Amino acid sequence: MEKKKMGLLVMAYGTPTKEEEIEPYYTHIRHGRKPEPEALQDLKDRYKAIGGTSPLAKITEDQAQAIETKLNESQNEYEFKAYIGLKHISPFIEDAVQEMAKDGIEEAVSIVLAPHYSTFSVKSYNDRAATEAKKHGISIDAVESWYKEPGFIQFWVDGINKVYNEMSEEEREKAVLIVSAHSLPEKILQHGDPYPEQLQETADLIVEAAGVKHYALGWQSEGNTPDPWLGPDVQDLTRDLYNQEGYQAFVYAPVGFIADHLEVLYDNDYECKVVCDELGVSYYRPDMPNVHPDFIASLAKVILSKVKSEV
Ligand SMILES: CC1=C(CCC(=O)O)c2cc3nc(cc4[nH]c(cc5[nH]c(cc1n2)c(C)c5CCC(=O)O)c(CCC(=O)O)c4C)C(CCC(=O)O)=C3C
Ligand SMILES: [Fe+2]
Repeated sequence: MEKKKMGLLVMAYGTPTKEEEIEPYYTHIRHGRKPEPEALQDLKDRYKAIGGTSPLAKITEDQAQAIETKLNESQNEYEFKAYIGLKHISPFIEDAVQEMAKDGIEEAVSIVLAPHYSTFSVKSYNDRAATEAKKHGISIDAVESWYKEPGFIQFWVDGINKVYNEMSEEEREKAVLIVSAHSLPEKILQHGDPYPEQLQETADLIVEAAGVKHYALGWQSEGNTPDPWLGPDVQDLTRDLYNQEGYQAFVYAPVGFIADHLEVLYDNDYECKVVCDELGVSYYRPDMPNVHPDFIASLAKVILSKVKSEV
């Protein structure tokens, strides 16, 4: 029997692949307004600090490829073909949908490479995909969130257990886990955005399964705008927890992200570590999901159940 062709739209934030792309990328993030020279320089310096550019571009490609392969290995009904569509740099979400149309794809499933739903993030990806798909008569079924997928939770549980197992008994007693996601402007709360509750749920599931004694929820990487952002920020939280509880080891789990990129390699591994060094406490950060087979399998599972639920 011939397999049914199924588009797999994999959407992600996107990252500049060379220095010249940083300005247009930042301008796109700022809805077409060029950044001030200082802000641009600051971003360039942060990319420089993590090696010039982010490893994210390659990781996103590898993730899309790995999900496609896993899906095609796990069943015989559909032939999935992955298309990468990025939010802030080429290939944009619209480019990916156009590619699908060129390839004669009529039906597709989409996933955003971010676990938690927010009107600010996932909704805007999905709306852009839907608008373009309509023009080409493609129907796209969107996975909206996958923040409590057992395989995703287990990935973090394993990573956290590994870190705690490396500690001495004494250090373990005085360790705290900080579970975090990208901060968003507080105004999302006025419209009942599920983002904070979804992060809380992810954290509760991880903490319970890992048997972690002390933990706190934090927000990170907030933008440089005058309006208030969701807090507490992970760096302030680190100081407060140290002052109030005297923890000696801080374990950071940035579960709102799924790859090694700027927010993790700089905001956690540099900025949070600076605070830890200052306080004289230890810094730990379990590995990010990247292309770990258990993680990829969990995404493939969510996608497949989305496709099957339509038949
Ligand atoms: C919710 C969310 C996610 C997670 C969900 C998802 O993945 O969608 C995410 C991921 C990412 N954000 C990224 C990069 C950036 N985000 C920025 C700025 C902003 N992000 C925001 C939100 C999010 N961002 C917001 C509300 C702004 C302020 C915009 C404004 O002020 O109008 C800026 C501008 C400078 C700065 O603020 O640092 C940069 C460079 C990278 C790529 C890293 C790399 O290249 O390795 C990734 C994966
Ligand atoms: Fe961002």
